[in-house]
Amino acid sequence: MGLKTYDTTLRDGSQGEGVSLSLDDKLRIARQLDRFGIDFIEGGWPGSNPKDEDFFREAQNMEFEHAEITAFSSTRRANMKASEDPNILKLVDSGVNYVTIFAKSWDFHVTEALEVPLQENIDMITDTINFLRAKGLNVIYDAEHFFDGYVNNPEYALKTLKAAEDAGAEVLVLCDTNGGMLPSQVREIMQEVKKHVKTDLGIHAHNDGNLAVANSLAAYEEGAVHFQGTVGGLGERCGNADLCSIIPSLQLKYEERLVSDEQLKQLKPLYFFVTETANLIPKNNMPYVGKSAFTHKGGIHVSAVRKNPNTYEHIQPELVGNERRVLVSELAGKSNLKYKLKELGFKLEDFSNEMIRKLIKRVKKLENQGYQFEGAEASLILLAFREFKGYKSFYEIEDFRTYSNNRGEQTHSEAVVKMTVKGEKVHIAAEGDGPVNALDNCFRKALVSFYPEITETKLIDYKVRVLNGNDGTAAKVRVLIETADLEKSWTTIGVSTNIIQASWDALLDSIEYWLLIEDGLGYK
Ligand SMILES: CC(=O)SCCNC(=O)CCNC(=O)[C@H](O)C(C)(C)COP(=O)(O)OP(=O)(O)OC[C@H]1O[C@@H](n2cnc3c(N)ncnc32)[C@H](O)[C@@H]1OP(=O)(O)O
Ligand SMILES: CC(=O)C(=O)O
Repeated sequence: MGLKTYDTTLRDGSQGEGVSLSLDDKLRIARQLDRFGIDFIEGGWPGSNPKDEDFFREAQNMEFEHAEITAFSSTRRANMKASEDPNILKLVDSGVNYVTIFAKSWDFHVTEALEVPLQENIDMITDTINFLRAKGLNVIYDAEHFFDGYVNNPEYALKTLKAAEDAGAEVLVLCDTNGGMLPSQVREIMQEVKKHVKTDLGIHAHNDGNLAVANSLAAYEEGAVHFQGTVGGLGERCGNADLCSIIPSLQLKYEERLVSDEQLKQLKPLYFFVTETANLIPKNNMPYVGKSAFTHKGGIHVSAVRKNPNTYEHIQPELVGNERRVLVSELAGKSNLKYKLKELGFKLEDFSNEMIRKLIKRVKKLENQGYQFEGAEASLILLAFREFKGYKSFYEIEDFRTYSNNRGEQTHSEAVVKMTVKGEKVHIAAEGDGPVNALDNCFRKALVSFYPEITETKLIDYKVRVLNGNDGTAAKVRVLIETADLEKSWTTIGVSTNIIQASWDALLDSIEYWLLIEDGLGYK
């Protein structure tokens, strides 16, 4: 057979701490995995809980374009017939063509965890697979703890594998269940195993030594053809091998064909879909699929990437649906800024090298004072405008005031802003839940008759970070405000020892940026 991908996000992924998928989540993830081109989707363990049973009932009514859904279970319980074990019967009832059985390969586990004689474990493997094969099911065999078992007692570990092979398992999946193997051990043990069994081999690696992907690729180099893992590496303890790394590595580096080029471009969206459906926060630094995977910050890197992206990128980001990004910070050189200005819609010819140098200097100075522009590009654009374009703001602020007044259990906040807009003096007051909300309301109230579309924008996130906590309530704070209209969102920054001032600066930038964009960055 060609190489096969096997996703266990819905089973082993759910064993990760903090992961709890609803039935609907599981069905939606299965749909996306199928579209992506995964060969086997392990839907769950029907004998474990009603949700997993429901999954298989619902999955029977779904049309999958490509994937086989598999149902998972242990071998039969000790000292009973497979035909009488409720777990095994639920597999038969699950309506799938493929089942995955895990069994003990490590003698220590047989005696300590199962607490049965070594031969009884062998019988459990044989009976279970024989029974399932007789029911017309294809069996994928997960040899739990195979590598540890082999290190401890190679004869016994191989005997369990032979039992599964003889009973008709389609593929023997060697599991690094405790996740502590090294690639060299995986290679050596695979080389020995190949001398004893003829059945196709697979790998299921856990990530406790941060080597699950490396171990899976080592297994590939030794002939494994079946790769188990999860999206984003979710799973028990430190997780499973990450299919979002295994698949592109096999496809782009070993030139194997696992999914189509178009499907591979859906890898990043798949990662985000699964992570967000699992109600987790996507990690920026995930290889291939993370937001930072092709993000360049150091000036040296950006300078080279502008000349040829291969200088600091191991693959083209587009191949996996990702994109190149450049950050501007205190580590930037003129290349970062040029890249960013162009990306943001500026005409580079408007900026001489001298202007760029001056702007970089200013960014570095401000970052030293606590600003962080990589997460606040809208404020960066305004900085560029203010420095160089003879920039005239859309309004002039004369002053603002805010106060909070406690009456019994309620604290009441109000703000007053005096400003000039389009030559007209405005003096407005507004209330709010707190002083920042009152200022936000007041500022918008002052602008709405001049720029009615401002009602399309709203503040969607407000973050405060204390920069020098040792100074207690006199500490400097960094406020980041995310604002959105119907189509996009943008982030602005304010830094001050006064939280109201920092918030006000970030608020002003948030609206001013929007007005500037509406005005075509001044190029209209
Ligand atoms: C390596 C892996 O990730 S394997 C998958 C692990 N995943 C899970 O455990 C999640 C789903 N599990 C469950 O819902 C429950 O544990 C169940 C329904 C399977 C079993 O629940 P319970 O009957 O209450 O047993 P419990 O979980 O306490 O213990 C597991 C039992 O399975 C037995 N067992 C463990 N591995 C195997 C095996 N490969 N074959 C047969 N029995 C096994 C254990 O010896 C233990 O038996 P005991 O009850 O006689 O001591
Ligand atoms: C089967 C499985 O999940 C493991 O051995 O880790």
